[in-house]
Amino acid sequence: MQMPALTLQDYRRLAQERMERPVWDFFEGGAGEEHTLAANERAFDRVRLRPTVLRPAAGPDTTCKILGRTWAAPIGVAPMAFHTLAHPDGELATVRAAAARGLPVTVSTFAGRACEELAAAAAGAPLWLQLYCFRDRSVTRRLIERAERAGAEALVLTVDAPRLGRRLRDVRNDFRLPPHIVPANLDGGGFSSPAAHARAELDPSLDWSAVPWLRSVTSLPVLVKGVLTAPDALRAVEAGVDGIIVSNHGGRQLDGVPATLEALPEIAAAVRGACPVLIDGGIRRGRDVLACLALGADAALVGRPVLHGLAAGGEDGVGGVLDILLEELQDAMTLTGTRSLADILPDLVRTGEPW
Ligand SMILES: Cc1cc2nc3c(=O)[nH]c(=O)nc-3n(C[C@H](O)[C@H](O)[C@H](O)COP(=O)(O)O)c2cc1C
Ligand SMILES: CCCCC(=O)C(=O)O
Repeated sequence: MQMPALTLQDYRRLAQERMERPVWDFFEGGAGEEHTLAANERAFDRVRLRPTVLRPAAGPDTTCKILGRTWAAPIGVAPMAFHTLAHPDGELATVRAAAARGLPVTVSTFAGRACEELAAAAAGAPLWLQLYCFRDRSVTRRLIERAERAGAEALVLTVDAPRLGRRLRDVRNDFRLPPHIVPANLDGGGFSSPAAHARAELDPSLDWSAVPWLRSVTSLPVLVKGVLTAPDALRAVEAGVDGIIVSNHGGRQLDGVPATLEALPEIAAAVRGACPVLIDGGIRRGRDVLACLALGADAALVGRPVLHGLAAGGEDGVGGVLDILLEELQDAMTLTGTRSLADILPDLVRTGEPW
């Protein structure tokens, strides 16, 4: 009998056994030498939690409020292209699993399932749409209109991708999508090489005027994803964004940028509560979420582990991954004497040598 998966690392192994090498490399890989990719996870190995004892916190309250909506925990699913590569149900399974747990999903511009069916599956849980801006803005505008009509609640503009990073695994594998894997919410073709498609179609001249442009075409809240410094966070606040996602795209864009957990404190200090600050990159345990919140984030998004769950077992696999994170978060809160997220203060964390 196979042992049950108890950690996200267990799900990672299960997924790797099931996936073909080029697809695995597309999911797992990063840019360049993958230093930033590795640093994202390693940053959490430097975290030392400082418990407060004899402050009973059993059954801690993990709920949080983001953009006026209550999440069951400060955990969401980061936008990732083509969940259908991991499992035929694709984003439908992901959204069902997350929504059943009261957690939000940000759907990628390159989602493999239609946003209408995803919104129906979300059944009231928050669903956000991630945006790439195309050279042809009417493509982006049509996508926004479609998602807005379907019930998307916020737009996440990815700002770290004027071009796609140099992902050497994909170059070596000459990675192509199988013909049946296509973005369900975009028209046209030419999608088989994500790198070539991005180079041809995404707008490399995107600048801060994108935010007022988005405001002119939608009334949805706008977040920017991919901010790594305090000055850019301040520019984002000045541009009037509704939220900032501290992200290095899971180490897939520029190798050599810092781990997101390292970038977080300066950004949180600069933003000073002007808008929600979210983070993604390397979150693999419930206690990692606690560390993000202690260092100034309002919530944390999880990327690759969700694809691992999906590959390992569809909706049940994603549910398994999210349940582990939720249980580990509750465990860490109880054992640090953290009754609710309001108890999570910077003093909860010190930095030490990597384990
Ligand atoms: C396979 C894959 C596809 C991704 N696709 C997108 C995307 O379409 N849009 C986007 O903004 N970010 C995309 N990302 C980046 C994630 O949103 C997120 O920043 C990153 O994966 C978080 O790090 P983690 O995987 O270490 O949790 C993708 C990441 C992966 C692994
Ligand atoms: C054109 C697909 C881009 C997806 C993406 O953002 C990623 O793979 O990181």
